[in-house]
Amino acid sequence: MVMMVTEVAAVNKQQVSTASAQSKILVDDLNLFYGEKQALFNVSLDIKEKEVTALIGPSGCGKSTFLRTLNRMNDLIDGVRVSGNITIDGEDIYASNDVIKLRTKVGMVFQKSNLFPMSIYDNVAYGPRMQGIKNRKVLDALVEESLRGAAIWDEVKDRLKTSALGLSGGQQQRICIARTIAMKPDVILMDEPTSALDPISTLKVEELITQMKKDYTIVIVTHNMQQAARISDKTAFFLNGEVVEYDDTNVIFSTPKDQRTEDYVTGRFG
Ligand SMILES: Nc1ncnc2c1ncn2[C@@H]1O[C@H](COP(=O)(O)OP(=O)(O)OP(=O)(O)O)[C@@H](O)[C@H]1O
Repeated sequence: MVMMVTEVAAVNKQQVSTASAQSKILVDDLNLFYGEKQALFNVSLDIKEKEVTALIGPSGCGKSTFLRTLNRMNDLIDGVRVSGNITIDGEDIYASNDVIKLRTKVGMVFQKSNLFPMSIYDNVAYGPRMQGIKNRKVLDALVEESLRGAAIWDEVKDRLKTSALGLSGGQQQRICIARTIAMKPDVILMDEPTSALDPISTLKVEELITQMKKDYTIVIVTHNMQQAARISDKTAFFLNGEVVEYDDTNVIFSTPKDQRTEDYVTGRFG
């Protein structure tokens, strides 16, 4: 397994962007508390524009909690307190109360497809309609563009009016990605988007993520080490709510600086 991860990381080296990549999200000394319990400790990360950043680490180490701070999804949980600073494109995301605007700019794809029991078309058009877009031609074009962007147009173009829930799990997950794209975000957060998928669907979603980074900044939580090595440019290793190491993915998987990172990526714990 170690060999495989290292080999894939070596291939991925070609994809690693240069050091000149622009910062998109700057996280500075972030702490998060669920009531009395602290879940994130002094997290600082510089997430680059139009790269894929993977968050890895054992169960319960704070990956999803961290991901949710980036579009303030934790605000929905009672008793959550956050300190520190997160800026996206230089704007402090906790300074404004316009979370709708933030969540339009920072879309999210979840572990399990959460499509509505409505047609494929209506699922993708849902967000734009909520934003007031009513013109049929505009919506048609947006739905097609989003489905193409999620690499599923050819599979569904003849059944747009049928229920999205009739699709396979992998197709549903790509419709979820289309629905996110339809909101024209800059950043897409993905929380274990392939963990419920079979290997072929997983590969399709991975290929899609690799294509999508030319247009979007992507932050993905994954338990799948090969996946992180295959698709990400940067990897952050979380442990007990802290970032132990953050670097180019090939460094994390081939020459990590911290022993704990090495133990984790070589499967010695977690
Ligand atoms: N709503 C919540 N209320 C209280 N504690 C929570 C809540 N959500 C998460 N936690 C705690 O915060 C810590 C981090 O959890 P989180 O889900 O972020 O970890 P994770 O690394 O994403 O785990 P996994 O890989 O299993 O999804 C855990 O100790 C968890 O029990």
